[in-house]
Amino acid sequence: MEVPCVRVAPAAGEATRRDLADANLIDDGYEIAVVDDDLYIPVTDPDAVPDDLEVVTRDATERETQTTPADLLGFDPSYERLGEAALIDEDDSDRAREIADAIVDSDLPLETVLNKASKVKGETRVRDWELLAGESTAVVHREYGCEFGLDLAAVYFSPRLATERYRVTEQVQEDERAFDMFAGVGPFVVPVAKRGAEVVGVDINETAIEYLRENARRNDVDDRVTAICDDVREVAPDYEDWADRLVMNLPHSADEFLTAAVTIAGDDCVLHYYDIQHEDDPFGPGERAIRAAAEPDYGVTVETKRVVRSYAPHELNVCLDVRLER
Ligand SMILES: C[S@@+](CC[C@H](N)C(=O)[O-])C[C@H]1O[C@@H](n2cnc3c(N)ncnc32)[C@H](O)[C@@H]1O
Repeated sequence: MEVPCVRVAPAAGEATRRDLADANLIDDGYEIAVVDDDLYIPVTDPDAVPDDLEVVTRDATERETQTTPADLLGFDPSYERLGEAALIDEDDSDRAREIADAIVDSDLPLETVLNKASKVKGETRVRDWELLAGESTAVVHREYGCEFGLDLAAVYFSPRLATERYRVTEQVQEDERAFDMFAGVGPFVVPVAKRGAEVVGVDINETAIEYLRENARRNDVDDRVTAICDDVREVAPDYEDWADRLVMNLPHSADEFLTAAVTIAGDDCVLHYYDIQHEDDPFGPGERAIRAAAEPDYGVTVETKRVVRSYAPHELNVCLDVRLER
């Protein structure tokens, strides 16, 4: 049967599938297929597919009926997939238990169900999780052709930023020097190193840095990655004038680290600055803070202002791509 499908490279498949699933656009009646190095994801409404994705029509195979959590529950539960785990966010413990049982009893390849038990908190931005099914909070997650081991109980990680990380990674040139000031388990560091860059990743969380080292080895880029466990403000003087690219993904308090960022920036450096601000002026506070820290030593050009996702009612998670030149 001829159906509309999004065509993507397999490396971008999982993140694209997740974005389409979030937008409720995947046509579950048909199989996702790989043909001649392209991945085809059947979609319900081609007009609603974002413009940067290609839609083609192809003969797709009807899917054998699988039992989904919705079939078992009678309603469609909301969950995110991270490796072999389903992440849910339910306050009502009976409902959480019911959803966890349905996920495990369905035909989905998900053995672990974790319920969010707190907000992200403290310096390391780790949240508490309630283990409702499975043995462990440790998972292996695949994203745009990279593989990441991580333990959600010990490190920060969000699969929702996959598309954003891909956008940044795509800008990286071979032989660049990139510095991730808040590296976590390496979801920026590893793909950036895969592009041929030399990368330094710093994090104050020792477990995150252990995973970052493991993930660099797992993806065969450990020869281009230096992982440092410390407060990045202590590390900055050792990398004075070093970076062609800086990643600052510590929304809420990145402004406190701009002096360190300016120390690390080379003569021509692109800064990816993540922020969470009110929707009335989502980019202004970040731009003003960057100018205050960098000018007049550096010329400051804001090259891109991008809304990454909505974070809370009236609050946006945004990114400013800023060129610092002197
Ligand atoms: C929002 S997470 C981002 C992690 C990673 N970049 C990602 O996208 O998954 C912020 C990270 O910054 C680290 N961090 C917080 N304060 C820090 C500091 N002063 N120096 C270095 N890392 C810090 C935390 O431990 C956490 O892993």
